[in-house]
Amino acid sequence: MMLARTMMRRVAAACKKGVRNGTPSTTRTINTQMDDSYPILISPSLVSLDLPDIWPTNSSPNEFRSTCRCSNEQTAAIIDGKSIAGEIMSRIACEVWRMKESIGRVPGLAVIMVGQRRDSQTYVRNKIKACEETGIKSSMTELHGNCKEDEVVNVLSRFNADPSIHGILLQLPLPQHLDEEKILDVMSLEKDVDGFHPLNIGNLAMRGRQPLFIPCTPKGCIELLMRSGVEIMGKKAVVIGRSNIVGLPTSLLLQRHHATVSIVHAFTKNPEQITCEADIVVTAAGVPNLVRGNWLKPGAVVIDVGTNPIEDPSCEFGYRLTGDVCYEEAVRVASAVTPVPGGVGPMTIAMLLSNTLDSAKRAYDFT
Ligand SMILES: NC(=O)C1=CN([C@@H]2O[C@H](COP(=O)(O)OP(=O)(O)OC[C@H]3O[C@@H](n4cnc5c(N)ncnc54)[C@H](OP(=O)(O)O)[C@@H]3O)[C@@H](O)[C@H]2O)C=CC1
Ligand SMILES: Nc1nc(=O)c2c([nH]1)NC[C@@H]1CN(c3ccc(C(=O)N[C@@H](CCC(=O)O)C(=O)O)cc3)C=[N+]21
Repeated sequence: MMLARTMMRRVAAACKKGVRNGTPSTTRTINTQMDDSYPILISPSLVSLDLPDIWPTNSSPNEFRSTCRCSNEQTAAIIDGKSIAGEIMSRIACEVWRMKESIGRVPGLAVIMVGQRRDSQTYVRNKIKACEETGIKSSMTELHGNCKEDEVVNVLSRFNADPSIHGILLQLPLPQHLDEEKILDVMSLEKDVDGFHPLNIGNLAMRGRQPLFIPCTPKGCIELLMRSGVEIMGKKAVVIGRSNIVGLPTSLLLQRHHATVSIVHAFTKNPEQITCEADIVVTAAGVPNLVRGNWLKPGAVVIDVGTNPIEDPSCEFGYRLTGDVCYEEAVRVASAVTPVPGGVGPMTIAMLLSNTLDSAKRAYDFT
């Protein structure tokens, strides 16, 4: 809490200075002067669907490839999702502060958790902490694991009607006895910051249409690619997994960025043959070490969404997290790889806050 307040104060000071100096939004770095150890980075605007024909990248698309040698050494750049997410969060904190100063309002996120899954508790805790760090108001409702569908619907309806709430997150998966589809249908489209509502997914899939929100994990993956200078347009991409929350929307989003996309799932024959043709591989299967080094084309860029707990008595909680990619092999073949933890996970949270901020701006007509 103390840390969050200190961060907010520093952000406020940095934002004030930026505003005083009339710093243009294209400026990449604002040095706070007051504390050199805490530069506030103003990053390029986040993934939007207003796609230019030629997508601008920060560096040459072959930047990573040129560093690739096929040997036993590590050749891949490590894409640091934690630090990129930190930059984005600083920018969000600045915007939240600006909103508070100008109209006296802040964005509000409601989180609903049903049951007591340990992984869900960790993710939810991280989300609430991230809200605190950026000045976003959060409201948490925990329901018993065997509660009735009506109870979840009532909580959702209450948040739908609350004008101080701009985003609602229903932590998934729900316990088996609850009808996820039926419950998600109740969520107000304008507050669906996860982007899971069928209308949001439908609009993402259809050319020329704009969803109100892009799902957080897919948006985080594209953001990582773009900020690492990886060109997407015209590239061959393979997405492993086709779930409603990760695989499917990621393949749709890559397509909107003009990649040629193949989807690999549990029934795909010879998945390694398809995967090893890809310039960009996004894995979201939930299978540890599924993707081996020989599944990858030399120089490919690998985004590992998988977050799988592996028993490990030497770790603090008796387990450690691993991705879907055999990391030690991938770093010898790929040109860039995301680590787990510290890759896509923190970006998912940053994108959730970004969607919540966008939603509040829309609600208050604040630009
Ligand atoms: N870092 C982050 O922010 C997030 C991480 N995750 C992680 O991502 C992973 C996937 O999550 P989620 O999409 O919810 O999982 P789901 O279980 O809903 O979906 C898994 C998908 O992977 C496919 N699949 C399973 N096994 C294989 C296999 N052997 N070969 C090819 N495809 C396979 C399934 O295919 P089929 O459809 O045929 O069954 C399915 O489409 C998990 O590890 C999860 O923890 C999830 C969300 C966010
Ligand atoms: N409605 C809904 N929306 C979601 O976005 C959603 C969900 N339900 N259910 C579960 C999945 C999973 N997910 C993650 C979020 C953050 C990390 C994350 O921050 N991971 C850290 C590690 C966290 C740890 O230490 O356990 C990292 O990779 O560095 C991981 C996974 C969101 N999901």
